[in-house]
Amino acid sequence: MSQVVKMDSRREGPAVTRPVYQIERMSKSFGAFRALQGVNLTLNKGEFGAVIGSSGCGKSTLLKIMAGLMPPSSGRVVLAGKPVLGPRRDIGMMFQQATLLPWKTTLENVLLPIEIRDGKGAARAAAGRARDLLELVGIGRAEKVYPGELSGGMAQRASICRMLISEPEVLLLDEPFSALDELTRDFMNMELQRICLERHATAFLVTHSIPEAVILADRIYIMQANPGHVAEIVDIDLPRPRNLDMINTPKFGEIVHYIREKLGQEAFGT
Ligand SMILES: Nc1ncnc2c1ncn2[C@@H]1O[C@H](COP(=O)(O)OP(=O)(O)OP(=O)(O)O)[C@@H](O)[C@H]1O
Repeated sequence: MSQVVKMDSRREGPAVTRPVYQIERMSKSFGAFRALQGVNLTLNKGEFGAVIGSSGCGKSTLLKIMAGLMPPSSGRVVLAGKPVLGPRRDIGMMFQQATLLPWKTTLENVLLPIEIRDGKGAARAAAGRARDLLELVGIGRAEKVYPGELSGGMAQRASICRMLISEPEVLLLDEPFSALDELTRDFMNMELQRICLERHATAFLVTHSIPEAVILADRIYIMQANPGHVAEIVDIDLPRPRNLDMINTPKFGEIVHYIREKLGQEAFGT
């Protein structure tokens, strides 16, 4: 049973509490190996969740199951009232690598999900929306550029647009900025926050970085291994919009320290 810890009592979680994702008693085994056991998780509309835990505790497996890329062995995974039985239009995903197609321009890459789903005509009709998204993330001028000419940060911005173009209900993010240098990563995290706030997006992030989880998330799920489970839920009640200066505040340091202690206890079996 996981425990919910509030790092501040000023408010009772996010203002809107319509559940988008509901995961109940979910377990996953690979043969005799139990990767996840008894995972319960609710993600509300507009909420930013983050999962953190040691390597191999099941974070990516959890995300793949949430994305419908892998079935659970048991339990329920429900998104917007319907069980997740496979990949869906209302799920947007972003990975560590931008995975843009090198022979398509930035704009064409952003339109790719629409082209695959509804054909070239629909993609042409959505070009205006794609341009608006490129403007939103600050790379409007790069629409005709090929991925080989984009910096790592620009490529990840393009992949944010590609994720947003189909207006998914939920954004699943598997360490999206971990391949970027630290400055770009900090900046991209703030951009991600801005986009999520503007669109009232619901997001779920897998990360190895405690400060990244704390600066972005409303709620952090601390996972432990053998078998993978949510050991503790920490509500992060820092005000929004968050900014990078908050990282140097005592409050932020206190939260990071708390989570580090929890993860350390697991690593050293205490
Ligand atoms: N397809 C698979 N077949 C067998 N075992 C698997 C499979 N996928 C994952 N596992 C195992 O399940 C466990 C959880 O893996 P997972 O990749 O979800 O962990 P993680 O927390 O994301 O790790 P990392 O932080 O290193 O990315 C690991 O022990 C892994 O070896």
